[in-house]
Amino acid sequence: MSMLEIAGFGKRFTIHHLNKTMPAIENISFSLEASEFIGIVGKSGSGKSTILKSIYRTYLPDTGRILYNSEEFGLVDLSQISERQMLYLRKYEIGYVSQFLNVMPRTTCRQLVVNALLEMGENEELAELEAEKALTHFELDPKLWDSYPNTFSGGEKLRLNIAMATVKKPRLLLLDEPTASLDQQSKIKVREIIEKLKRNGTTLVGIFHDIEFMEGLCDKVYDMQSRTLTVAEEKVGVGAES
Ligand SMILES: Nc1ncnc2c1ncn2[C@@H]1O[C@H](COP(=O)(O)OP(=O)(O)OP(=O)(O)O)[C@@H](O)[C@H]1O
Repeated sequence: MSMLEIAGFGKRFTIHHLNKTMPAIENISFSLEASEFIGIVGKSGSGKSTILKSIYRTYLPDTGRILYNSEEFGLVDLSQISERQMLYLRKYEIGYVSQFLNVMPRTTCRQLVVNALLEMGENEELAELEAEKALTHFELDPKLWDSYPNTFSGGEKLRLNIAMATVKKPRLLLLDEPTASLDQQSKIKVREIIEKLKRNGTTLVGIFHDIEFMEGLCDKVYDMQSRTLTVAEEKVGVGAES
């Protein structure tokens, strides 16, 4: 059974002030197995983030299914499950990293990572230890650990965002351009963590502008333009009638 299967996915948006409904994407189908990494590529506005946000249920699809093989609930359609179930999955199974940091105000960088672990039932002592390990790995200066991240640079916010999501070792991790404002050294750190998560069984869906970054990391690449899925070097047609 696949870990994630998207079948006939489509999403429309209503622009209220124009009184218009416009299709953003249609007919997206792909699937991935446990511990696989799929990269989604396509031009700006082709709907890559919309797919990720719909898997995380920030958006609800208008057509199609988003089947996820949950540890807790078995096979579920993420667009159909209850809000309570979705909250559970976000807490324990599905992580989301974007270029933007959206966190509790007046909470220090260290506490945010600790909280992510406490939320999962980790004990305080271990959570502190793991948080420091993660902040060190992503080279966040210890001087920043007890500061509020609202004054952090773009790259620092991003590294904190990645630390908060990856420290939970989610079963499914959604990465929406998480390396966008990072320097080469920090990108290598992200790559290392992705490789480690993959080895430990995490399934990943990622969007990266930097195609080089994805090389050798992705097991599959889904191309929004051609609606094709590339597996290693071999192309297989999936939902090709776009
Ligand atoms: N909340 C929204 N309301 C209205 N339109 C939206 C909304 N979210 C996305 N769209 C539209 O849907 C289309 C796909 O957007 P999306 O952000 O998924 O593209 P993308 O491929 O991730 O782009 P980029 O590479 O520039 O980030 C765009 O035309 C966008 O304007």
